Amino acid sequence: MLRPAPPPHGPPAYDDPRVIDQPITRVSRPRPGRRRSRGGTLTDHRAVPDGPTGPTSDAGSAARDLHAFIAGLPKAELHVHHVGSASPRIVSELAARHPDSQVPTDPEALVDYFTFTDFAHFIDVYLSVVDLIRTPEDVRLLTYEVARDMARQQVRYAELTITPYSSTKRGIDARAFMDAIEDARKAAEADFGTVLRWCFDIPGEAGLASADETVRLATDDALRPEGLVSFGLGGPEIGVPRPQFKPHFDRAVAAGLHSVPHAGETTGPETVWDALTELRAERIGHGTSSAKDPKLLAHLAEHRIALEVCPTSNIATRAVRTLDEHPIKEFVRAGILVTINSDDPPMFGTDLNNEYAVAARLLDLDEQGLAALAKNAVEVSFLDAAGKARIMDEIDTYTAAWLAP
Ligand SMILES: O=C(O)c1cccc(C(=O)CC[C@H]2O[C@@H](n3cnc4c(=O)[nH]cnc43)[C@H](O)[C@@H]2O)c1
Ligand SMILES: [Zn+2]
Repeated sequence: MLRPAPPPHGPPAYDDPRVIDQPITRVSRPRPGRRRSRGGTLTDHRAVPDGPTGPTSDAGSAARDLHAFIAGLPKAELHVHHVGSASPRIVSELAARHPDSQVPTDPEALVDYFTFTDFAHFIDVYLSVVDLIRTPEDVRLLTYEVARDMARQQVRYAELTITPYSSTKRGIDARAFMDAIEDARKAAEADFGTVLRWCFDIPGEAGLASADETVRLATDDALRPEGLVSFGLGGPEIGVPRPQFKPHFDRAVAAGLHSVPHAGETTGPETVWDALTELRAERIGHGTSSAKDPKLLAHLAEHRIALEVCPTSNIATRAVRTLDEHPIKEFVRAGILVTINSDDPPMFGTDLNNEYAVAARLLDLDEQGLAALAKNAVEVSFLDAAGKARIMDEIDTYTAAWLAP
């Protein structure tokens, strides 16, 4: 059998009605007799063509094979934002609950709305979607539906970055907020087989008060949710020096959380150094500008500090000009552990499968290379050893079955 049967309590098949009860582009099943193909023919931005690229084109057929392989590949995602994962379907549902919102609900209008002039514009739009989340039930709906969208892409495990400050500041009770995400997490694992964990991030631009509140929510024994594994720092970097948050990261780390700040997304390598030395970063969100500093590249490789690379995000926020100028290849060449992520997928017109296809093209990967990328994410995740072993096995079994003659 080419597609391994899901374990008894494992993820449902992609065509399980629990996963596809809403409209979605169908993913392909592995088919018998698939052979290795190179990934170098995938096109830009939406990297994998949806339709045929030519009736007799071997390159087009290889790209479609790789597309199908990626669609069925079990994956882990380490850098993806909670509100930033609200698909048009979810946004529409939230907007229907709160009709006074300015956020368009029509998917075509949303494409325009989600076209950004720069990073600051992106944050403005992001916060308008945050304004749609007003009740604990909104929080639960968003979280559960995001997990459903992940399951459709064979995401087995995700560390979802949540900004609790933005919700408590808008009047949602902290206890009710934690209960809502935990309830959704447990239901999503039971219903979709997708395991979720949380990263609580400080919205840096909102200042030290937001950092105080975030670390309180993350470390207060009466509030801290079971699924919380890490502590982050998001929002704009320009004018928001990382070292000011050292006491907050020290507290979070002392409470057993892992440190995963964004750094080097819109500022230079010095911000990545600050994240390492001041915030004790174990992985770096983006880290794009690290490519400008050979010593930093060597340090990241030597200390096995993984980068959470989000290629399409970097284009959408104009942090990088074109995909072909993305430094991901330099990271791999330097020996850095690279993981592939979608960041804010509907806002950037992407999803995790598309990001893998982009990576395949930029790194010239075949199926085994893609499987290795997927395993990188599992390896540097904060999942327990048994959970990691289970997903690693699934990736190996799936890949071996795909490549079997
Ligand atoms: O919630 C507020 O009231 C508030 C006030 C001032 C500033 C902020 C923020 O800066 C929120 C930023 C928000 O953006 C999230 N995010 C999503 N994608 C990215 C990314 O690629 N790079 C950095 N931040 C990102 C982040 O999680 C923050 O929640 C909020
Ligand atoms: Zn991010």
